[in-house]
Amino acid sequence: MAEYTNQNLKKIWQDTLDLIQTNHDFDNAIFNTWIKDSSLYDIDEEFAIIVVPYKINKQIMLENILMIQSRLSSVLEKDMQCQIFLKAEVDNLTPNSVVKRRNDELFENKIKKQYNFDNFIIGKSNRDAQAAALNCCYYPGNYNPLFIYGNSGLGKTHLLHAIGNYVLENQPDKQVLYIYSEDFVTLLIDAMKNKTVEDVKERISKVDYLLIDDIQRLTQSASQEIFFNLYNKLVSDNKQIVITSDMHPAELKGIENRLISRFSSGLSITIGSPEFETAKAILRKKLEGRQDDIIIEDAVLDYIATRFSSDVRKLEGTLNELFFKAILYNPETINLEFAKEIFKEDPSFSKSENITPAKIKKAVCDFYGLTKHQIESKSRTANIANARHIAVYLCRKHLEMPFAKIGFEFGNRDHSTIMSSYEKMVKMLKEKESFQQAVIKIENKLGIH
Ligand SMILES: Nc1ncnc2c1ncn2[C@@H]1O[C@H](COP(=O)(O)OP(=O)(O)OP(=O)(O)O)[C@@H](O)[C@H]1O
Repeated sequence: MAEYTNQNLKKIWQDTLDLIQTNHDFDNAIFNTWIKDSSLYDIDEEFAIIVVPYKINKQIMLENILMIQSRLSSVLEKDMQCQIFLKAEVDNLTPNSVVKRRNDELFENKIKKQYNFDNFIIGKSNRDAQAAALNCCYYPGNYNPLFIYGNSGLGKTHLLHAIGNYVLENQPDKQVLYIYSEDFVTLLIDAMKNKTVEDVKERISKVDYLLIDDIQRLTQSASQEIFFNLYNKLVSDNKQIVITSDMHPAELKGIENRLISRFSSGLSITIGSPEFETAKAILRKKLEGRQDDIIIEDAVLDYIATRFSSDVRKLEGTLNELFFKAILYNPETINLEFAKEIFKEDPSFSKSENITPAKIKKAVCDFYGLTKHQIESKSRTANIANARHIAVYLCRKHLEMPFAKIGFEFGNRDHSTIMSSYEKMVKMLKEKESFQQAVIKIENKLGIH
């Protein structure tokens, strides 16, 4: 490695830091407190080792690693990958052992305890994926690979960790390797450089469960070649491979056909966006883990679940933001008024501001092929009555209208009739999937996620 002198390294890093500062990649306070004290320990053709004094520096730098890599790459005018180490970690190491240590780190247990089957909320959107994940804990190798795909933030990584935790808890003698595809590429590039590919292959071929996250990132061709061999070996030894991706195997770009055809030969299961009740249950679950004793009203959970059920990560982020603001502004409880005030600038929330009872009635009528007159009438024909229940439900859910006011919109019905109509729909939504689907579709039509 050491073809650069200390002087060179200092200059390169100073230029990189200057570039980061000129581009305002961090605000000044963060830069001065957490970034400035880093140094460049060593570099070679494609890897750079950056050293920082404390864990917090490391964490912040890791969160911004892509930007840091790109700044260093600009200074050196070639693509670089960075590794961040604590000063204490490198003090006793030679550069070669730093490389080895980096490899070792990839084999360390990366299963996150906080993601398990117990705290994975099951709903229609993810039931199959959860069942398949649990199944491979009991019957490894039955479906190989298990390929879980779906949009970002819907629980694929959560399920991988849940498999890892379940296996390690119930069969502690089993070896489980969770690996993020990009780290896998780094590991293999490194191994190729250090002529340790055979070692790495041997270590991986010993695992009982190989859990590969975000396979769409395995686009480096030499890595695919090695992975292909490893894959065949693990499958022939009846080891379980679980893969996640943001798309179906057949739609993967930049992955060789022979891999795609193997990925398709196991069990491919999609994971979808949680429906309203599941989204709300996830929010409740996330609340259980919180230490703060701030009370949040149920209506606020409805409010968040309605708007963000297409991405669980966003659901969580919204909840975190609310709690953070509650600590700042100290309201007695987090109620709808407080939440609305906090999110008034957020475009995802303001969408529902344009919704009116008339728009809801029109969307429901369009969906069921009814007229406005029919939905407002006293008719008890099932089709019309159900459509009316849904419209009432949506008025209450999205516009928080008092029952009496909704009654006015539906042929001057009284408060108690509307209340029972609303409750009927809440019950039917729990029991009947067809209604859940209808509500989702009508909400989509209204521009609500
Ligand atoms: N059904 C669920 N129950 C509880 N938490 C969930 C559920 N689905 C997702 N989450 C939570 O949502 C967050 C994002 O999930 P995760 O990281 O697993 O998404 P992902 O599908 O792997 O996304 P990406 O493709 O971006 O990596 C995590 O905190 C996870 O715990």
